Amino acid sequence: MYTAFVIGNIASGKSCATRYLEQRGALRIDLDAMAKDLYVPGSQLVLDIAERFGYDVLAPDGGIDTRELSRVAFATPEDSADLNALVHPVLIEQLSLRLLPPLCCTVTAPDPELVVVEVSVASAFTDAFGLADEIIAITAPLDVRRERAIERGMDGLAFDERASCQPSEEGLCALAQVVIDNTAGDDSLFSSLDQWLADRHLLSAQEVTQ
Ligand SMILES: CC(C)(COP(=O)(O)OP(=O)(O)OC[C@H]1O[C@@H](n2cnc3c(N)ncnc32)[C@H](O)[C@@H]1O)[C@@H](O)C(=O)NCCC(=O)NCCS
Ligand SMILES: Nc1ncnc2c1ncn2[C@@H]1O[C@H](COP(=O)(O)OP(=O)(O)OP(=O)(O)O)[C@@H](O)[C@H]1O
Repeated sequence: MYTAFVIGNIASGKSCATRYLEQRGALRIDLDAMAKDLYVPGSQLVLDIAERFGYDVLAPDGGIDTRELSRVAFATPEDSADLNALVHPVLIEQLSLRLLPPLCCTVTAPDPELVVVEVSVASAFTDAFGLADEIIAITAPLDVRRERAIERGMDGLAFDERASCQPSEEGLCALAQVVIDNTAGDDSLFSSLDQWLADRHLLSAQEVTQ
């Protein structure tokens, strides 16, 4: 099993990239989705988040109101760092359970050939990088990403808040072994990913036209 972390700042095209690899046969894990699955009513994590960010972040069912949490958690980089410090240790534990072989088990499901993990807060998630065989960064300039986010319905100020809690594109790319430029936002992203698969002989890459 080969594990690739796909990192990228907001609206860089990470989901497009990992969905494409999923179509090609990879197992895809989205950490944004996995984090939300951790917000179980009554859990210690939910209580800790409510204590730090105020009880208004609680949803009527006792889980997390993600809209309210995003309003307070991206107000400053310090706030988002506090959220990361609460969520990421639990998230890394869950991700490890998915990626590492069980210590003791008589029956195991066959491993997928390729697992791609979509990591949206890469600079605060480096503690987990040991779980990856390779880190791929998807990059695009801030103004291009801002336009994309607004086009898909995000408020410009909400984008600015989240972007200010994330690293520069240079800082992000420095965390990766492979950088794919997705400024164009077109099929060149998928050709680059096909080339990446072919170079590593993954997912029947011999069928890829080069
Ligand atoms: C605050 C929450 C509830 C907002 O939910 P919402 O549905 O509005 O956003 P979603 O989770 O889909 O994320 C969308 C994008 O926001 C940005 N973002 C999310 N979390 C963070 C963060 N902690 N710091 C900076 N940017 C972030 C990313 O670019 C992400 O792709 C949610 O993002 C959250 O729980 N974040 C903390 C968990 C986390 O760190 N996830 C990423 C793991 S690598
Ligand atoms: N190569 C591409 N071809 C077509 N559309 C693209 C491409 N790259 C990005 N986009 C579009 O740009 C937007 C942002 O892309 P995407 O959702 O993949 O980014 P993301 O990095 O996963 O964002 P987020 O950080 O919010 O999770 C989407 O509307 C997507 O369809």
